[in-house]
Amino acid sequence: KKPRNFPPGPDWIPILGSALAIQKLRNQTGYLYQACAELSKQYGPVVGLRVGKDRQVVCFGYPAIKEMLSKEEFDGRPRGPFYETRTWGKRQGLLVTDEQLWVEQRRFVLRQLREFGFGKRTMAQLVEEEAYQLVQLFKQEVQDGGAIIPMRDAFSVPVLNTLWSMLAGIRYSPEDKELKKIQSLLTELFANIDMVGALFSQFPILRYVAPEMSGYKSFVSIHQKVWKFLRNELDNHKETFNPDEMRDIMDVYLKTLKSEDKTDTFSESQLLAICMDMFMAGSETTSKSLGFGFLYLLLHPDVQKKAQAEIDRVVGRDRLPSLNDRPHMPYLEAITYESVRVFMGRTFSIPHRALRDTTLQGYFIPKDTMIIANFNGVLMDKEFWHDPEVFRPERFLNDKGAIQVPDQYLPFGAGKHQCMGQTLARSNIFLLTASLLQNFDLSVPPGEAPPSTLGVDGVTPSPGEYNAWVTLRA
Ligand code: HEM
Repeated sequence: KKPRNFPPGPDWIPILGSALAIQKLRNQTGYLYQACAELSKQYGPVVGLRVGKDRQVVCFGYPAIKEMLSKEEFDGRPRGPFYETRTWGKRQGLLVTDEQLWVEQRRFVLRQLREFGFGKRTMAQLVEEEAYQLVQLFKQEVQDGGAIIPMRDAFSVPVLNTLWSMLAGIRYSPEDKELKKIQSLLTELFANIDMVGALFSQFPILRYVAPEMSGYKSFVSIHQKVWKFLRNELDNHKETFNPDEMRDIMDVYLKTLKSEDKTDTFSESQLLAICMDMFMAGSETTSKSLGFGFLYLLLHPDVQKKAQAEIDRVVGRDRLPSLNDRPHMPYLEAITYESVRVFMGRTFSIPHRALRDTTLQGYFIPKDTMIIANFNGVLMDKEFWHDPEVFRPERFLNDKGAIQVPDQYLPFGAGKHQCMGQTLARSNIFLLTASLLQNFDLSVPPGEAPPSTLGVDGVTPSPGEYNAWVTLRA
């Protein structure tokens, strides 16, 4: 039964709750985020749903999303078989944990990310190295005057490399066998996972009566493979560990594990869960922002031209752009913001959970309700952005041409669960975009239709596959 004063929404039918109503809208609109946007048009900025055992509230629009992200009562993360099976029956990692374990582990990892630097490698140098390698790769392709390059997945290797370098000191060349292995594992993982849950989490009995149909079997098997991959690297690190020479975050964590004053939340399995969560949170979000960003750049040669003029003015052509150039390159910075906006404007947040009975926008939210932000409601809001479907970096520049980011720009969340990888993500997007545009012109390949901006449905939709005709800049 719906609790009194619970946010309005479609009827809850026995067992299924509102699942059929959502599915119907998803089929009609083609996208889950649009199905939920439709519900918000009908019922208002907070919509109350039930999907199997889960009571869910979806927020739409700035006031509701801001309240959800900033109110401490909503700092929980969902519980249930889905969130535990991924880390062997215990809630571990960073993405879907809360309370003591999350506070301590988040603090540890944030400090490592902030102070990152092992040997001579700082985070900026890692990203700059990846940008250099990507430019070299493109140069090889276009050496005969130009080449058609598939763009959607062009960024996954450099992005993965920055993450894995920081965590475990490993970077791959694009042909590497290990890289192919981890890439296919991650693709499988993303295809199978949807942080809002899965059929078997909303209807737990399906784990036993329909393990294949409910996705449970493949969920377990893919996690076993990811776990094995990470465990191998952990074993390598343990064998070659030297307490006087920290190589990466894994080493620092191992050192902490050996120290007397560590707390109970530190463990080897927690370290593996952190690695898995960083991959999950960091790789597809960054690559898809770049994928959407370049798709729009193909469609907007004028934006490319303006960016290239800024690069020529600030950096010239004799060296690659670096992160030190960023303060002098507001237009490129604005492209970075816009790329993340057009991607995240099609997605949901990682779900939160009400830690106790509370209210949201005046409605009653019982303890343990799952709360989800539909970022479409803030990042694609017509009233606020006026032309949200248009790729227009100028919206992040004031009349003096300096960066100005409005409060409604919330693609990294806000509050205590705010994204931990924002700096890395923005550095990657900025530098990979600037380095490619410095060296190449990209356009829709002759004879091909312009790529669609609609994207492929999913909890984090991706652009469809598309090609660019890439030539060296004159
Ligand atoms: C364009 C790229 C990215 C976007 C748009 C993005 C967005 C987000 C959002 C919306 C959240 C959820 C906030 C909430 O639940 O309230 C989040 C959390 C998180 N992100 Fe990112 N992210 C990106 C890249 C990264 C990268 C590169 C990393 C890793 C280095 C990362 C690590 C995390 C982690 C660990 C969390 C969980 C934080 C917590 O619950 O305390 N993200 N991110």
